[in-house]
Amino acid sequence: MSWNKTPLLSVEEMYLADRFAIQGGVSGRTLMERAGAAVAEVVQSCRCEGQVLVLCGPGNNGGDGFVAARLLKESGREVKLFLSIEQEKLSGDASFMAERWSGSILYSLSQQDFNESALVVDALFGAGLSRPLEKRFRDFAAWSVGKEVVSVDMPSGISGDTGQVIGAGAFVASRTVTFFRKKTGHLLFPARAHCGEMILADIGIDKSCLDTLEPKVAENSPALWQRVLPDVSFDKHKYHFGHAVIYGGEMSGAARLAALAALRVGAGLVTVSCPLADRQIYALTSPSLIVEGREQSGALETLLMDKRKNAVLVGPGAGSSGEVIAEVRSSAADPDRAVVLDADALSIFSEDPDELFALCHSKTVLTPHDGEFRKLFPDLKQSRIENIRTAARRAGCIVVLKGADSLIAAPDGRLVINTNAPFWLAKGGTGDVLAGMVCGLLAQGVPAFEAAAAAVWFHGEAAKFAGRGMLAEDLVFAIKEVSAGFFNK
Ligand SMILES: NC(=O)C1=CN([C@@H]2O[C@H](COP(=O)(O)OP(=O)(O)OC[C@H]3O[C@@H](n4cnc5c(N)ncnc54)[C@H](OP(=O)(O)O)[C@@H]3O)[C@@H](O)[C@H]2O)[C@@H](O)CC1
Ligand SMILES: Nc1ncnc2c1ncn2[C@@H]1O[C@H](COP(=O)(O)OP(=O)(O)O)[C@@H](O)[C@H]1O
Ligand SMILES: [K+]
Repeated sequence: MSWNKTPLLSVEEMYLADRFAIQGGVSGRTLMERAGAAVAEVVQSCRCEGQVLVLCGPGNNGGDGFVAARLLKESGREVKLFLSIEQEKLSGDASFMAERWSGSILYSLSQQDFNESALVVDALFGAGLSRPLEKRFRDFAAWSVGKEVVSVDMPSGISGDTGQVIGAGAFVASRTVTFFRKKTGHLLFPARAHCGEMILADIGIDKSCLDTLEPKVAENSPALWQRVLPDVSFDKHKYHFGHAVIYGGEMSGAARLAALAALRVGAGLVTVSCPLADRQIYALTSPSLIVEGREQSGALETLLMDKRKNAVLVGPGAGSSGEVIAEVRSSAADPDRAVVLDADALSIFSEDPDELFALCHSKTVLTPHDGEFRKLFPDLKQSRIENIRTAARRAGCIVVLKGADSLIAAPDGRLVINTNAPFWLAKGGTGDVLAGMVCGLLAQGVPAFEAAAAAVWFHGEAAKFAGRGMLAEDLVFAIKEVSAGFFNK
């Protein structure tokens, strides 16, 4: 059984799915007819009256546009159609669909044409676009701003694999209709902001092709990891839920948030190691925390001699003293113990990232934001999704690249895109909470990839529950509400 319950397709996988369907007896024309019909249906549901301007490109995306135009015209809509190349140059199914269009074809447009239309159908290029949009298409995109725009497959100008705008401009859709399964780019920013409402249309491609394709990228969802989350029961005591250790350093707030988050997400016990002088502030944070004051470095090594302490977090508020490197080494020494490295515990290796990677193992999770990521992987200059794939392979462990579309990658190529994080998570301390949550799930024995994906998902849900204006500590409390709802279902 595949791990991937919520697959997202690469552009290449989409073409292969298309081919499987055709080999299975559904013709390309039938697929195109259904795709265009789905687009026409979405246009009709827009409840905006007036002329529809359909922009058709040179490939199959344009073919879908011709189908939609025909069906809209047949149902009584006024339709104006633009084609980007001469009709004789069209080929395959797109050429066939163009033949069936009975209206006239325009080969150039002015801003006036856009002003006169109530709705624009963007069928210029699909997810497989590989070159920047030409100037005339960028003008079309600019003239469509503020209008109802229905994009076919992907707003033209955007890569379906990376979600990036290729070149200097792209359409901004109010709705995007895609077929069979979403492509990875649909869920990545900035594409996600260009897509508007996403509509997934069934065009008759059998899902059995996914067994052959085995897509490596998934949308984050409980379906990916809920079966490995432990639940409470009569025969489990606190040690069954693990003992997390949080390293507290120069800034106590970060480690305190992380420690509370580890407890809230279900760790049986949480111990904080902190400078002796800070003992009281940790102890007063919560009577549930076990606080161990330390007088000198090397304290983690002693603390971790207890094998039951099975997960450790170093980084939030750790500071940049040499002591932190030593504590990371102690934390990573036993490959049976899970380790989360965040913030300072990552930055401190920026001079020699290979030293860090040599310490990483299958139970290690690194949680950088973009800035920390750049320090560890300065040579990776592609899109975030391409970069994190390489990063996880190089580090040999799970990497979480945080952001509005956080990515979770494993060295074997599995990759999860998170989609539930509200923008108000952009606030100091929320990353510390996340690191604590990952550590708390690891303490409960959840495998590293699933622990990272589940933590990121609960983090997003908690932020939605806490609402705009929340502080990082509100996020910690919201974990309780979200867990209660999740496990009571
Ligand atoms: N199951 C499915 O997947 C189904 C998919 N369907 C539809 O098919 C669409 C994918 O079709 P597609 O491969 O033909 O891609 P599309 O983007 O239409 O055209 C690319 C062509 O444009 C040309 N070209 C010119 N300028 C370019 C530029 N700047 N950047 C890139 N290319 C440029 C380029 O030719 P080149 O000059 O490179 O030789 C190339 O020939 C998909 O989005 C969906 O709408 C449905 O019909 C039903 C089933
Ligand atoms: N615009 C955004 N939309 C949604 N989530 C965001 C956004 N910006 C940041 N986040 C999330 O907020 C958290 C910030 O973490 P981080 O940068 O480490 O902050 P800190 O170190 O202050 O805790 C991460 O989980 C990240 O995914
Ligand atoms: K398009």
